[in-house]
Amino acid sequence: MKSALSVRPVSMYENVTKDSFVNSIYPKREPALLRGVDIGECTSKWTSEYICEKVGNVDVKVHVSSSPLMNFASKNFLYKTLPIYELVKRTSAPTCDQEDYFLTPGEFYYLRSLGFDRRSRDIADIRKQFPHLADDIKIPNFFNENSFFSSVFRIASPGVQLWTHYDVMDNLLIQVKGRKRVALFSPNDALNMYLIGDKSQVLDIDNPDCKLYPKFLSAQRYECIMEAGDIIFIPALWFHNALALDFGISVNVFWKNLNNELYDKNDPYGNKDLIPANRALQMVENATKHLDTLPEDYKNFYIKRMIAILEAKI
Ligand SMILES: O=C(O)CCC(=O)C(=O)O
Ligand SMILES: [Fe+2]
Repeated sequence: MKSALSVRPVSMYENVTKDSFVNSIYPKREPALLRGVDIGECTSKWTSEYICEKVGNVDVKVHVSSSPLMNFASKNFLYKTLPIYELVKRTSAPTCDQEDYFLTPGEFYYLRSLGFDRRSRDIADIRKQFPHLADDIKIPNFFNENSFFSSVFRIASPGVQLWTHYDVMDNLLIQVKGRKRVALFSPNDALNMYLIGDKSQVLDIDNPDCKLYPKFLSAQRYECIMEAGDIIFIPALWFHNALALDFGISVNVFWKNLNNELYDKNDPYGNKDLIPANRALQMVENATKHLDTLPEDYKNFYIKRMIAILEAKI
């Protein structure tokens, strides 16, 4: 029986070449753990000291929270700016007697790099924002260069868990330092995820509130532990939840796997729904607004009729 208790391992592949990725792995449109791909010298070079020497003075905006389980709904985190040397110091050797902190000693940090200029919708690209590190990492040439969208530098305190969400582009997440547990759910389980936009309200996926989120228990969970040097392929729309088991450094690369015109031009993160999908979702929102003018029982009846129309389409 399908239940949250049965966890399926993410398929693991070794000796992956461009050819085997493109022809055998990619067409399945399932997550895949790729072990042993040459990602360059970063796995040995990127020590805390080296990172600080190369980019230590670069200021970055980070999530800071007193809880490792960051909560997008209650916003139990702040955005703070730190130079990378300070972030690396606080994340690589966290202590409870930490002297400098924003919220509490032992607080948790998460960096998801951005482009430098937010106003011009500058997109994260490690070659631009971290040129002194970019040469150390080889992004596998598993996709067409022209479809490249962004490359994102990520640093996490041990224990930090990023909420379950989907992105709209295909993704190779490269774990350079530290281990990470990645849990995933198929887009087919979208009705079991209790979504608000692109994020699942089920924050604690290991101890979900079964009263609030009963259907989450029927979602099929996939999982793998990424070791340093591993890559996971996360197809667009697959839900993912990342738990840093150690101080972690990763880089992920998003690319547009569909026609360029379908993507929202104002999307620096790669998580805005495709233009036709966004239109359709907005129409549903508007449709329910029309029903607000009717008595509750009529409204419920017509929502059910709308569900029936939609259900007949899948
Ligand atoms: O590794 C993480 O912390 C999250 C990664 C992620 O969400 C992504 O690569 O899209
Ligand atoms: Fe993501």
